[in-house]
Amino acid sequence: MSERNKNPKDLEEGSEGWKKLCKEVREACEEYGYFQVVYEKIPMELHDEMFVGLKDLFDLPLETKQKNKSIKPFYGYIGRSLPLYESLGIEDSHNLDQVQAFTDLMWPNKGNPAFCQTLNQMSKMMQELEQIIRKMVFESYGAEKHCDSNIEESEVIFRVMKYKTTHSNEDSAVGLGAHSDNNILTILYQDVEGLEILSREGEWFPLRSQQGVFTVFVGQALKAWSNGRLHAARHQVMMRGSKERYSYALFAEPKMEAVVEVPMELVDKDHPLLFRPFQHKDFLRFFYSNRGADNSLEDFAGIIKGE
Ligand SMILES: O=C(O)CCC(=O)C(=O)O
Ligand SMILES: [Fe+2]
Repeated sequence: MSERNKNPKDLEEGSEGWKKLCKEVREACEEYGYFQVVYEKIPMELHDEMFVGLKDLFDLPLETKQKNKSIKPFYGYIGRSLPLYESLGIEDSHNLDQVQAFTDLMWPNKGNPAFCQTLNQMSKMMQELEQIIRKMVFESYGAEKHCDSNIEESEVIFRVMKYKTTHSNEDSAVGLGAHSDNNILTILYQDVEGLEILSREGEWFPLRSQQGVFTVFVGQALKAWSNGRLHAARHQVMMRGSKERYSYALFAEPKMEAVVEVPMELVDKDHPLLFRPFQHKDFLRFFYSNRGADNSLEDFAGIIKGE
C-alpha cells in the first residue's frame, strides 16, 4: 500500500484531510502492519548524502566500527554474527552533540562535519514523521490524550545498515532473518530492494524501493498498547544480485523503565483486554531469550481467556 499525500494541509491537525489520513493510517496498521509513505519535507538530496556517507562509514576498519558500543543489546556495532549484515546504532540522534560524538569516534582525526549534519537532519525529520504517525494512530482510537506522555516515555535509536552481496551461486541469500520489530514504530528507508513482508495469508512478498518512499512498521510494543488491534508485520531482508545494500531506520521504542499498558479507550465488550501491563525492559529480556520468536508478546504478556 502506498499513501501519497500531496496536500500538506492534510497534516494540519483537526482538518478533514488529517482525520481521513488518521483513519487510513490506522486501517493500514490494523490490516497489514506496515505501510509506505512519502514525507515531502525530506529532499532527495538528503537521501543521496546519506548513502554517500554510509559507504564511507562502513568502509572504515572493523576496529573503528567496533568502538561504537552501548550497554543496550543491539544498539552498538553489530557485525559478523550474520554473514551479510552489519549495523551501527546512534542513540538520541536528534541531538547534534550525540551525533557529533559518534562521527568523532568514527573519524578521530577530523571528525566528519558534513555527514554529522546529514545524519542529524535525516534522523530529526524521520523522528518528526514518526511522531505524526504515532499521533494519527492514537487519535484514530480516540486515545489522543495519552499521546504526549507516550512520546515522553519513549526514546529513539537511529540504525544504519549494510548488506553484502551473496558471492555465491545461489540466487538469493538471507540478509536479515524473519522478525517483527519489538518497538513502537519503525521508519525505514532502503535504496536497493531486498525487504520482504509476510502477508497475513503467510506469503512473502518483496517491497519495491521507490525514491523518497519510507516503509513504516508497527512494532510489538504498539501492538500490545493497541490491545492487539494493530498487526506487527513480520519482515526480512533477502539479498539478490550483485549490488550491496544500505538502509537506515529510526526505531521509536518505550524507555526501558516505561510501562506498556492498554489505555481504557481500547477495551470494551467487543475488545476484552488481551495484554497485561508490563515494563518494556522485561519484555525485551523475554524477547531476546526467546530468540525473537513470533509469539513472544502473547507468551509474555497475553491474558489467557477466562483468567
Ligand atoms: O534493512 C532493512 O531493510 C530492514 C532492517 C530491519 O528490519 C530491522 O533492523 O529491524
Ligand atoms: Fe525490522
